[in-house]
Amino acid sequence: MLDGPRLTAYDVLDAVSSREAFANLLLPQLLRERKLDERDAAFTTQLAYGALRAQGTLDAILTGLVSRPLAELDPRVLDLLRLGAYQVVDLRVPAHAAVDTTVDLTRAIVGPGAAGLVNAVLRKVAAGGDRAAWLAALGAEGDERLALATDHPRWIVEAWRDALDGEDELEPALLADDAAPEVHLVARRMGRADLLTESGGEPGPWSPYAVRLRGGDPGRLASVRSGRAAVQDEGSQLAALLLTRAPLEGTDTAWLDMCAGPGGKSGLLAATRPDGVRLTAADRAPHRADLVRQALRDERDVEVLAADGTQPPWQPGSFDRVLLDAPCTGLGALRRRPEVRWRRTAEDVAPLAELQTALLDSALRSVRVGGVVAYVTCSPHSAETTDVVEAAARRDDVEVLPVAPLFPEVPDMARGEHGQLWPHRHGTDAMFMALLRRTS
Ligand SMILES: C[S@@+](CC[C@H](N)C(=O)[O-])C[C@H]1O[C@@H](n2cnc3c(N)ncnc32)[C@H](O)[C@@H]1O
Repeated sequence: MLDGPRLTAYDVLDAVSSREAFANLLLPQLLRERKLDERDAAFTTQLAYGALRAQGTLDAILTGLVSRPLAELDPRVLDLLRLGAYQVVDLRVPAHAAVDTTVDLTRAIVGPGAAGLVNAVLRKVAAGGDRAAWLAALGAEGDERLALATDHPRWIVEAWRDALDGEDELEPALLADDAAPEVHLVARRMGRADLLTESGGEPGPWSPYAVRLRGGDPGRLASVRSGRAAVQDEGSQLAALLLTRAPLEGTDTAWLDMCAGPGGKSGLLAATRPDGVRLTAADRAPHRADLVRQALRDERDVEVLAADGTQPPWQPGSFDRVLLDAPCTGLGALRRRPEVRWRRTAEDVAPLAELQTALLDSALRSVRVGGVVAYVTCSPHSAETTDVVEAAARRDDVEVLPVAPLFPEVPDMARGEHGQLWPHRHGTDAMFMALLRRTS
């Protein structure tokens, strides 16, 4: 009998490395299919997400213990080694349990020869002690130590330092980004009080629609299944609310969500807009536009388009408010997508910044004179945030509006004139928000 949680966690690691699966989509599906009870599901989640997040540190440890470069190992063996090493180094599972179960898995999945190698290597990992002991043994210093201690690649450590403008909060911020996040729900077409009762969660501190859950499967809630509530980080809720709170003079009847897929922010905008506002939601990817249609299926006065925001089908100046939730590296939402930190590279940033610049230019053309554009990313990287907005603000028909005064209840969110949420300050993803008005 193979150990259910460990086998399922291995299947997630294998799918991530062999076919670029997304752990946050695959794992809930496997937990449901395999009918793991609540305790086993929690352990599986900890194993899979933890081993994926810790991959850089685990590989640094394993590199010194395997005679070949890790890239030359059978990828299945490498994932099994990571899974075993994570249990020993970070979870402090007793060595015999972590090693024996991983050896059994290896024998069943790969074969007896590989099981011998895994046994020998994991015994050496166990002999080296826990993470603190291993970090000391690896002798890393400076950013290398920070990267290994907080499970981030070095280029992301540097990007966060730059966005935080200094050293003081860097380690707490990266550690908060490495912790398992709570589940955040949004009460869209129901009162928050009812969602609190149904879910047993706590009210989110910032968004009036947010409920936070310590764990469990939100898919079990009837209100989530019916679409009256949804899973949505509280920071994303505030980003949608920014559009609704922006000061505006004159008509206010036409709103655009320019990059709307899969429809999280559109769902909240549709549910909270004043009477008489028509919401247009667009996404370049037709299948993402279909997800938006699904999210808005019970809303009236909405239009969903599969359209490229850089070459839009609508007339210039058509909208009073435009939300541009731009495609980005996602460096601010890493805690919810554990493998993404190792999949992204520094080379991804420049092409995205170019696309963001083109989309912001188009958003500013799409809004009427006097109208507002909310520019949002789930990344704090300066090249995707302040640089993009400051370049647009150099146009002589645009003014920047301050964001933080629109959220008096949220402390410490100003990043210059713009808004920036952080996991260690706000318990949210690291969302960036800026507000621009067309002046002529
Ligand atoms: C950050 S996601 C949006 C998330 C969404 N606002 C939500 O809250 O659910 C960015 C989206 O931009 C879309 N996208 C990328 N390039 C685009 C373009 N040129 N025009 C319109 N949408 C684009 C992607 O397909 C993706 O769905």
